[in-house]
Amino acid sequence: MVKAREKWGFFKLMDHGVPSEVVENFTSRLHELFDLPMEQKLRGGKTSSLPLGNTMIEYMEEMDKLGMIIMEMLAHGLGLADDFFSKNFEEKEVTIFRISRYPPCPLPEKIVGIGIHSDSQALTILYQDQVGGIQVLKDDKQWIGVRPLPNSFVINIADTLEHVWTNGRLKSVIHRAVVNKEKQRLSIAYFMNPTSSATIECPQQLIDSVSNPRKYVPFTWGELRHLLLTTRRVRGKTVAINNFLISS
Ligand SMILES: O=C(O)CCC(=O)C(=O)O
Ligand SMILES: [Fe+2]
Repeated sequence: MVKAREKWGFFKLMDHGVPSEVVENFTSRLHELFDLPMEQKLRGGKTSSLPLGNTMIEYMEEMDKLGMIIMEMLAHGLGLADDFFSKNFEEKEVTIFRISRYPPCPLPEKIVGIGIHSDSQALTILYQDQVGGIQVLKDDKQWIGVRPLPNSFVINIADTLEHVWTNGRLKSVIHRAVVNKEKQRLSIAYFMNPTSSATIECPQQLIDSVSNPRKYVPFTWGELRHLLLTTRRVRGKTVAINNFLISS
């Protein structure tokens, strides 16, 4: 039986069939882009002239496949039908990912790469190169660096999966990225977004009316996505989902 991990885990490429050349092709194209002189980079800002080509599409396809497998593992671990989450991702509409290049920084103790936050969507598949910089908050007090492992992704549970879809059973991870003096760093956060029409509702099996009463009314992903785009985050927290809280 596959157990869903709390917070985050590592999944090796070879275990789940993401061909390493897909990752290498995409990331080496990104490095080519980073290395362009600034004027050319700005002119290349139009998507059509970015030297990414099919490498990005291939990467996205692999991330979607991997994301579905992880969704199935999580559902299985929670005792739900394997496709409980994954069936809501089948229609591809919106893909969001953040490519971050962190240049070497002369004052790493004074500058954060990405500030404290949790991700808003369901799940994040994070590629990081071997430099390292992402840290996760343990027990609300201690920052732990996530050591880069070759051929691996970091999997973050995001807010929608914690708060709404599992009523707090899975934990969304609070994280940040720090910078360093010596080396440039690359990360690619691929956010798994459900289909707009998908209804996000915690299944009855995960609810206990006494110890874990239902916290949110059902809503569609489209409704939440609209709010995510129009509501400010507060101290890195997604407050948009608060609109669906059941008032006590
Ligand atoms: O750069 C990293 O390691 C983290 C990126 C991240 O958390 C994000 O893009 O949401
Ligand atoms: Fe993040």
